[in-house]
Amino acid sequence: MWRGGSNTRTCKRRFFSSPTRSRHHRPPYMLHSRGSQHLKAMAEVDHLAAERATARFDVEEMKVAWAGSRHAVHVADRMARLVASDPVFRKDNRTMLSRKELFKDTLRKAAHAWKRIVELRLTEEEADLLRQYVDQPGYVDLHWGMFVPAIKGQGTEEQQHKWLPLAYKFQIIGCYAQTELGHGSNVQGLETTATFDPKTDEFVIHSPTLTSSKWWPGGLGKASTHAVVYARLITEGKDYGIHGFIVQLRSLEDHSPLPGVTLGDIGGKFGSGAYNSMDNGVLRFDHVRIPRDQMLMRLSQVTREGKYVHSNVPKQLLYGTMVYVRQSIVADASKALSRAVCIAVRYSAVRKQFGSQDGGPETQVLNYKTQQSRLFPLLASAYAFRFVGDWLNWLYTDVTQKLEAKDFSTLQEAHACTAGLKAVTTSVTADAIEECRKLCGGHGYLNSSGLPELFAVYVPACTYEGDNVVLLLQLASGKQPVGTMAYMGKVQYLMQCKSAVSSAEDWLNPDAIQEAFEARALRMAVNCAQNISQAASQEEAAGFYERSPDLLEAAVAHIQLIIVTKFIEKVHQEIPGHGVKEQLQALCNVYALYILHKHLGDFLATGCITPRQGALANEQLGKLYAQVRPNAVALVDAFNYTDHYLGSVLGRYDGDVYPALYEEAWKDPLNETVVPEGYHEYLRPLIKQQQLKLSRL
Ligand SMILES: CCCCCCCCCCCCCCCCCCCCCCC/C=C/C(=O)SCCNC(=O)CCNC(=O)[C@H](O)C(C)(C)COP(=O)(O)OP(=O)(O)OC[C@H]1O[C@@H](n2cnc3c(N)ncnc32)[C@H](O)[C@@H]1OP(=O)(O)O
Ligand SMILES: Cc1cc2nc3c(=O)[nH]c(=O)nc-3n(C[C@H](O)[C@H](O)[C@H](O)COP(=O)(O)OP(=O)(O)OC[C@H]3O[C@@H](n4cnc5c(N)ncnc54)[C@H](O)[C@@H]3O)c2cc1C
Repeated sequence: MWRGGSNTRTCKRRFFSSPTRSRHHRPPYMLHSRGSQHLKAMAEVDHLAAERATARFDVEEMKVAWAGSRHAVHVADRMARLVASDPVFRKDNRTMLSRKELFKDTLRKAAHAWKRIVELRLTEEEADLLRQYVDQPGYVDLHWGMFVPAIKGQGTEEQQHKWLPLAYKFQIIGCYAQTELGHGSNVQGLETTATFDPKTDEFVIHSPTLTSSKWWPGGLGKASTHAVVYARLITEGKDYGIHGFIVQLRSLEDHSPLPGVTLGDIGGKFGSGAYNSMDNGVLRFDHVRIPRDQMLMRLSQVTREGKYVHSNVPKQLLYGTMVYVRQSIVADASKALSRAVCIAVRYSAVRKQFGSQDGGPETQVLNYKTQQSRLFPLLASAYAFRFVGDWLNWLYTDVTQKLEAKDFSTLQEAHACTAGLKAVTTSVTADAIEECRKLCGGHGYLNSSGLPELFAVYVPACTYEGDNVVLLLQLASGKQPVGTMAYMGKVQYLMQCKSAVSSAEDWLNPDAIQEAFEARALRMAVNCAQNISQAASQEEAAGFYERSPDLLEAAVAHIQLIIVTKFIEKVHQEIPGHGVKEQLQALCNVYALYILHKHLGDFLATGCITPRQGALANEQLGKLYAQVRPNAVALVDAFNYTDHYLGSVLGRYDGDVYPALYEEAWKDPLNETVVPEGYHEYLRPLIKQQQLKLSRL
């Protein structure tokens, strides 16, 4: 019932039918969209071969651990190759396109992708992977990611029967129109109204103020024909709060806005290329009428007479689509982070600076301990987010099944985990992409490094689907010691326990890590609770407000505990492949001890560990970095990304960075002419004027 969308990892539904399937068996380095001569040259060199030779584990098996199964590796491989080998999906020129060109390019790619999906009879799992590898935000994401799930989760069976087949075949295109100019985070504060008119059996959708204009919905600006619109339901003179309605916006004949509908794009966004491929839109309604049965009526209904009837379910199920997308955003965080880390690791292995005063070889920057201490925690975080994402997907599927059976007991836990993990993983990933850019020095600032666009396209994830601060504050409510909160049941022990760590190696014991993280999270939560009750002499809300910065930190500590716990659990499982488990163990320790080192203040202030134990953790971290170093390139190879998907001259599989950087520069439109446009208007007159002045002296 709450479910927004299906679990795409297991779904085998096919889109239409077709006779053929494509087969590609080329290795990743053959997948550049360049001429065959270049491909030949590239196949002959592998500047990272020495790095790959030092790996102490089976990379192919690590690919399986990363992807989740052998099947997942094969499907991902096939879809990545399909996209990389198709010229329509070219993206190396994206940052040079104007907004209009970029938008048209997005429409073209989406239409072509759909054509291929139908021709090749791709399953939903394959289609979603294809969408990811096309790697260009567009209306399709909101259509499949929010419009369809909203109807599935909030529509009655009858409504699903009517609308989903149209949406599945793209006979209509939908978006998710919730946020308004004046309100985004505060959903209950939305102003758009849906007033029931019993005379005509219709709802009248209206935007009463400027601030009630829908603002931001992706796909709304130019592409969508329909929207799920969230509006205040008013019937029999009473306001029943926010509900969802399916509203047609544009003609299915000529795409013109329907009467009473004003809509357009909200304008250019941060960065070149990036999220500018998306038509985030503005929408106003002037008393637009829709039939009563276009209210999504699974959770509550309005009868023909105008009576409001609420089913006996929690009203928060209205937010189910957001929960669905939040959990998919957690899975995406590991993808974005691993892309950035892959680029930075490979380039750091290629790039050399200093180290030789006599003309001998310089030092690979990856060998600098500072580079390692900045980069390896990010590598470990990519793996950590991947595994916690898998767990969250399981939790989401589980709660969805329970909801179908009218068991709402895990709803709050699922909301808290998705909200918290979405907030922490996206914040860390956005910062990490920027850190990877710096780790690549000056070349990281070039668009051809792929990092500026990756950052620009990723950073709104900290805001959309719930501002990260607002979401973290959601964790402060509902502290029953169940599920991931179960450790709170050990309050007496965790409030007074002392870490037994007495050597750096002791920090390799997962129990020592687990206990320190549990004690820190619990003590921070208890401190907050005490401070709130002290601050709130009159009412709890005042104390909550007063101590909200501390609550935020306590929420982060709780989420970091979940991530560490899920990583430890993963490593405890049977993991096949030579050396794979050992590498994951090392990365798990890197992740945990890095967090401990970074938040040492929390651990010390709450008395969970002593300053000496903190120093030992840092000592162990240094040893772990040395252990990761020879495996670093192979650990990013295990992400199995094609050069097309990475979109970075610095992150190339073959490490042949310099010719590619050089070649790329010449493609810039500024280099189309030797003498730039504007020379005769501005430069020449200026130079001549100065020359004249000088000659007069
Ligand atoms: C290219 C070719 C392609 C071809 C075709 C391919 C075919 C593909 C096929 C595959 C398909 C798969 C596709 C998947 C794609 C996915 C892609 C996604 C892309 C993502 C793009 C993102 C776009 C962005 C969208 C948006 O941003 S939408 C708007 C989001 N808005 C928000 O998030 C608003 C945030 N605010 C809130 O959520 C709420 O207001 C609030 C939670 C902050 C507060 O709510 P409220 O005021 O109502 O409540 P309280 O704080 O008082 O809480 C009351 C109690 O309710 C609990 N609560 C709150 N929320 C929830 C919840 N969600 N669930 C359960 N419980 C909840 C609180 O905890 C309180 O509980 P208590 O009373 O016990 O304390
Ligand atoms: C790229 C992009 C795509 C989007 N796509 C869609 C879409 O498809 N459909 C849709 O409906 N919406 C969409 N949105 C809107 C998005 O969901 C909202 O922007 C988001 O929920 C944040 O809300 P806001 O803009 O109102 O921020 P605000 O709430 O105004 O945030 C401003 C600041 O106030 C702080 N703040 C707010 N409330 C509190 C509080 N209670 N306590 C402490 N601090 C607080 C925030 O932390 C932030 O620092 C999109 C947004 C972006 C950027």
